Amino acid sequence: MPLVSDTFRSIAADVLSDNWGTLTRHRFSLRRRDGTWDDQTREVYDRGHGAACLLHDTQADTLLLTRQFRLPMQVSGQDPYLIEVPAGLLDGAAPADRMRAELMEETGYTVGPLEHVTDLITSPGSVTEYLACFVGTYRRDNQVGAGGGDATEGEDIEVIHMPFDDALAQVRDGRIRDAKTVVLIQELALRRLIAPAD
Ligand SMILES: Nc1nc2c(ncn2[C@@H]2O[C@H](COP(=O)(O)OP(=O)(O)O[C@H]3O[C@H](CO)[C@@H](O)[C@H](O)[C@@H]3O)[C@@H](O)[C@H]2O)c(=O)[nH]1
Ligand SMILES: [Mg+2]
Repeated sequence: MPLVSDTFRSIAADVLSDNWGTLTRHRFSLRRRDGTWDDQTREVYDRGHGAACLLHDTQADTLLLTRQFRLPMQVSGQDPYLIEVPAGLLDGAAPADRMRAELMEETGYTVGPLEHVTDLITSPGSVTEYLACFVGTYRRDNQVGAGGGDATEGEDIEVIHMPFDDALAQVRDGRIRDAKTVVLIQELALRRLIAPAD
């Protein structure tokens, strides 16, 4: 997007940290709906975009999920072991290609066609990221790799085959609350409402 528009004028952009991602403090002027201009300061974190995918074993009616440690949860006093759909950073790759590689790395499963659901904006108040979200199917006995993530990068990812009904119950009672995971499980539930399973 341009740094100048009818409603936005950039004044300054100061990089506060440029290590893994880039944290920048922006000063800018924003035109309010009443036509007046308002100077503001906001910090923006850019670590690129990502892809996430919910795989469903339609025979066993299970979902392929992961559980892993998330530091931001730990340091903010929340349960750090999150149940999530497999997901990864794009690192400039095409989302579907990156998703296939990430599935193999994190779960050891290959996947057929992936259906794109949405590009989910995860935290627009401070983070630039969008997540390309997909759904697809898998068969539990089709695991071809070990999964578990990249141990050299510190990953230690548990693979879970969770019955669909359990997953939906865990979304409802808050045991599953990772945003991309909630959205994709609810997407599957909505599809069942529209076209109930046999
Ligand atoms: N050295 C270093 N490594 C990091 C840092 N932050 C993350 N990493 C490493 O970078 C890798 C990221 O793993 P991915 O599987 O590619 O990404 P992800 O963390 O699972 O992120 C996915 O889920 C996020 C949470 O919903 C999404 O935000 C993201 O877009 C993506 O879909 C991991 O090995 C992690 O340890 C850091 O600050 N420093
Ligand atoms: Mg990941």
